[in-house]
Amino acid sequence: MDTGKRAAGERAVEFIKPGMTIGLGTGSTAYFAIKRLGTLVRNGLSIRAVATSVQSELLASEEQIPLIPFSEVEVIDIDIDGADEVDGQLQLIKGGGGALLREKIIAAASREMIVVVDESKVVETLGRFPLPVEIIPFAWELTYKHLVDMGANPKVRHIGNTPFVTDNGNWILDCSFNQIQQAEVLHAALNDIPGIVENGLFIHYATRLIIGYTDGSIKEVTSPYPAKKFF
Ligand SMILES: O=C(CO)[C@H](O)[C@H](O)COP(=O)(O)O
Repeated sequence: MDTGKRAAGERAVEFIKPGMTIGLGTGSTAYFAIKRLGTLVRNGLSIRAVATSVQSELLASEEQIPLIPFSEVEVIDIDIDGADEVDGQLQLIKGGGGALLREKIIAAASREMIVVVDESKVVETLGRFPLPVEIIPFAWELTYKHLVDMGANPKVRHIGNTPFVTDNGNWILDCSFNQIQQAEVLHAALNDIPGIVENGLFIHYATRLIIGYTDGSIKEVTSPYPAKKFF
């Protein structure tokens, strides 16, 4: 069932070379990359890694992958992460697992961001998947209202009856925009709203996309755009 995810995740690890610093993404596709990397590390590959979530940190520890805190990182060589949607320009929606803030910080600090998905994540236009927006719980009602006024139909993400809390102590509003035609404009408009910490649009962060298919084959696409980097 996860053949496509496994194929994409494991292929991404082939780009890793000894001595590199690696960003470990979050989710069920990044899982396969972390598992494979763990095998290579236990067989002698020397790398160090920084995790995008507590969940990935725990998995990496189990796999005996050497972890360093983000404060010790100058630049990450390769970040491997999943996505909830990807379009033909390698624009992404991320945050289905609630880790979008650290994922974006780590992607921005990486020379290369390899995005690993199965074929179900590839779309013509972003927006079918509700866009996760991380917000400060303080005065969340006002932030929520701004999003309602934008027509985003926000929903507070819950686990059972309790709001989902991110690794950073924040909440997620899942927003429906349906067809996002101008992702960069929407990204800027969202991050302009007080109370929004970050949103799940990743515009020109991915440098390479690996799509895995149910038959185990893969397709690779490199971004024609210069990636946004902050290091
Ligand atoms: O952005 C993410 C977590 O915040 C994940 O990368 C995204 O949700 C994809 O996950 P999966 O590979 O399990 O479908």
